[in-house]
Amino acid sequence: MTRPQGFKAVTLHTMTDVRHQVDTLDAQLVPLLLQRLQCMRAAAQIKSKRDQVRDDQRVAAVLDHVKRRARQLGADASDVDAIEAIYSQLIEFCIGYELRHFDQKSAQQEVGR
Ligand SMILES: C=C(O[C@@H]1C=C(C(=O)O)C=C[C@H]1O)C(=O)O
Repeated sequence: MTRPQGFKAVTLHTMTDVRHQVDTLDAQLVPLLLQRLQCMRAAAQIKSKRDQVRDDQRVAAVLDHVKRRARQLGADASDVDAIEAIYSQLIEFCIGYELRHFDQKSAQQEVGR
């Protein structure tokens, strides 16, 4: 497998190497995912109507953006497809998360009236 540009060279000969690398990457991913969730909570506060939570045009733009980034980094076609699949699931989760926060906000606004 060719190493995509912009990727650090790591030695992955044993399962210990692999798991150490996965743990290192996950430690970097978790704070980024928490920041993405923070964006969803902010979006739930900003949007005024429940049917604005899912924006299919924006979903398509996000998928285009991450696939372009994967290609830039030298990913092959099958890994670009993998990124699209991962992001499709991530975005669906985020839309559900944002909807839950939107509904919580609406319920609180109802109580406050
Ligand atoms: C955060 C948004 O809400 C939703 C979540 C998205 C995401 O997870 O990237 C994209 C589109 C929206 O349906 C948004 O509209 O940008």
